Amino acid sequence: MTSAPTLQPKFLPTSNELGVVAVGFSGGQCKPGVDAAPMALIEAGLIDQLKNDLEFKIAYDNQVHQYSEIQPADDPDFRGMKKPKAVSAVTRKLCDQVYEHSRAGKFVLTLGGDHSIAIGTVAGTAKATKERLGRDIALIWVDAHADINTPETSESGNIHGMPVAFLTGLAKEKKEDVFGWIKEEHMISLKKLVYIGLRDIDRGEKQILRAHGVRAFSMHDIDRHGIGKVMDMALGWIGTDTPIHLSFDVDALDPQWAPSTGTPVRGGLTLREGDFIAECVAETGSLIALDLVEVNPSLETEGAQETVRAGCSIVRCALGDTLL
Ligand SMILES: NC(=[NH2+])NCCC[C@H](N)C(=O)O
Ligand SMILES: [Mn+2]
Ligand SMILES: [Mn+2]
Repeated sequence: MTSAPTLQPKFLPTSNELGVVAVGFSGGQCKPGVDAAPMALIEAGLIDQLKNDLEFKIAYDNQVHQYSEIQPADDPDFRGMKKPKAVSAVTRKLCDQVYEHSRAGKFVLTLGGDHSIAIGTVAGTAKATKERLGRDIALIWVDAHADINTPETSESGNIHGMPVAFLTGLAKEKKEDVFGWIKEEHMISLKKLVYIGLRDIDRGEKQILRAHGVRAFSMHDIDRHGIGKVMDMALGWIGTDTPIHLSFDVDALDPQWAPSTGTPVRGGLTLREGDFIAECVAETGSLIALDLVEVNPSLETEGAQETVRAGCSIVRCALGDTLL
C-alpha cells in the first residue's frame, strides 16, 4: 500500500519524523539468535517501506547495536539475576539513544532484541516526555507474559521477565551498575500500565498484578469480549490526553503465526488481532514510541520468515499504514 502519513499525532511536532534504533541484544534471556532480529526485519524491507511507502523521514544510524564494547567480562549472578551488569549497561546506553530521539520530538521505533531492552526504551521516552511536555506516559504491553517479576519473584533469573518491575519501581537496586541508574524521571505509574494478550503469568506476578490493581486484558478477556471491545476498554483506561509507548512482544501472537520466539505460548492472538491492536493504538494519535521484540529467526527456522513478516506488519500498522 502506498500512502502518505495519515496520522495526526497529538504529542509530536511533526507527523513524519521517525528515529530508529536497532538493538541486537539477547542478554536478557538464554537463547542466542534474538540478536539477529533487527537485521532480519530490515532485510525484509521494513525501513525501506517506512521511508518509501509511509513517507517517514528516518533518522537511523545504519547499525545494529550489539553493545559488546560496554558489556563487562565479569558478570556474576546478583539477586538471582543473570547477566545483571550487561543488561544494566546496555539498557542504560539504549535509554540515552531513545531519549535523544524522543526529546527532539521524533517518534521512536526500537527493533529488539529480547524484552529486557524495554527497560532502556521506556526509561528514555518517559524521561524525554516529562521534559518535553511535562507529562507522564502510558505503557501498553502486548505480550503472552507480564514481564513484571522482581529479581526475588523470578523463577528463571532472566531479566527479560523483569523489565516492567524495574520501570514501575517495584524492583529497586541501589548499585549504579545494576539498574541503580533508573531514577524517578525514567519510571512510569502502575496506573498507566495496560497489558493485552496475557496467558502465561508466574505466581509472584499474579500477586503483584492483583495487589496493585494493574489493568490487564488476558486472552480470556479477548475471547469473552472480542478484541474490539478490549481495545475500547484498554484505550479508555488510558484516556485521550496521554502519550503512549507501545511495547510489543511478538510472542503475544499465537505460535501458529509467530513460531520463532524464545518463549512461545499456545492460545495467543491471531495475526489480524495483533495488527488490529497496533491499528487501534495508531488511531489514537497518541503513540510516541514502539518496541518490537523477541523475534528469534534461529528458532523454528521454517517459520522464521513468517515471524519476521508478522513483526513487520505490526510495525507498519502501528505507524498508520492501514488506516484510511
Ligand atoms: N519477554 C519474555 N518473553 N518474557 C518471558 C518471561 C517468562 C517468565 N515469566 C520469566 O520470568 O522468566
Ligand atoms: Mn513474552
Ligand atoms: Mn515480553
